[in-house]
Amino acid sequence: MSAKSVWPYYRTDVVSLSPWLAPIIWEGTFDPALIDLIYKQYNFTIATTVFALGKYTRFLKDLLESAEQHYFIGYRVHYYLFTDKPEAVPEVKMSENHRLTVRRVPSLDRWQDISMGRMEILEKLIANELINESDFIFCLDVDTKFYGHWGAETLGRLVGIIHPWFYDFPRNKFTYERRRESAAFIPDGEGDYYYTAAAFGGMLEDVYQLTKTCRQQMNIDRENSIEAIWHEESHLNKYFLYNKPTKLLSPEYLWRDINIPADQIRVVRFSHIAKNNSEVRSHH
Ligand SMILES: CC(=O)N[C@H]1[C@@H](OP(=O)(O)OP(=O)(O)OC[C@H]2O[C@@H](n3ccc(=O)[nH]c3=O)[C@H](O)[C@@H]2O)O[C@H](CO)[C@H](O)[C@@H]1O
Ligand SMILES: [Mn+2]
Repeated sequence: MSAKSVWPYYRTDVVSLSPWLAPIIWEGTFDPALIDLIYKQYNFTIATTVFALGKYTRFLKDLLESAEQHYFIGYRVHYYLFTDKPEAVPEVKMSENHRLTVRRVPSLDRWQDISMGRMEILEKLIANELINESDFIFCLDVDTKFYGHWGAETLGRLVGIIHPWFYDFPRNKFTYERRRESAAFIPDGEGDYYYTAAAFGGMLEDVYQLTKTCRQQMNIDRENSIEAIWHEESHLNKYFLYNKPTKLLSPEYLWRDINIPADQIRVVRFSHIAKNNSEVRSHH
């Protein structure tokens, strides 16, 4: 390891440490070659889940093809793809050590139920299958695409991504659930960051607890006939408030749209794609 590895990997225009000393990963704060040197030897497997139901199968080709250019290249990756239309899953050539498993899941009428229902499916997947085969897991929205490197610098026990709309907003602007009646309620004056639910991850045990808790809290809400303002994202934010992520990823790891620039974003690694919600979602 050369001195080059140590210097000058820091930035003064962004905060790269949370108040509880979890690193916040920004381009220019780490050396990817050094990270590979450290992590490659462990031969970790990274399970990666994607849901594509209804019209959302149209996003799969771009997401998977771009992932095969940028996502954990040279590491073991096992994609789990959940869909109600297995026949609509495109053929995408996997790089070495990457493989894909397709699972059929029932269709659901409301897009909110599809989005929230992911937590329970992930909880079961981790408990029943992944415990003996993977080390880490990332759970990704499908209306997304990779544009840059996403590698082992993202690995940690519990990994949250700062939401691309709120990273430079004060806490009182965060769209936490503010109704006491919901299990996702966060009082004014509390909260650290606003995290996206479109991507999160970590070690299996930790993500298992997260998915289980969010599923339980959403069940409590359902019994009380209330649905949190941003669905599972509200519950995820509540979870991360009381179970702090050990690593945070900057919005480079989930940007809002590749065509929107921002001073602090030197690299867009992964981004939501522009979509017409009313056209692509079912109407219920
Ligand atoms: C950037 C961000 O904060 N994104 C959040 C926002 O997402 P979005 O507005 O991006 O929600 P979305 O439409 O992408 O739905 C979330 C995910 O559910 C799946 N899906 C949804 C509908 C459908 O018909 N078929 C299907 O497969 C698919 O994997 C999709 O990526 O709000 C959602 C629910 O409030 C989630 O919290 C998302 O993480
Ligand atoms: Mn999305």
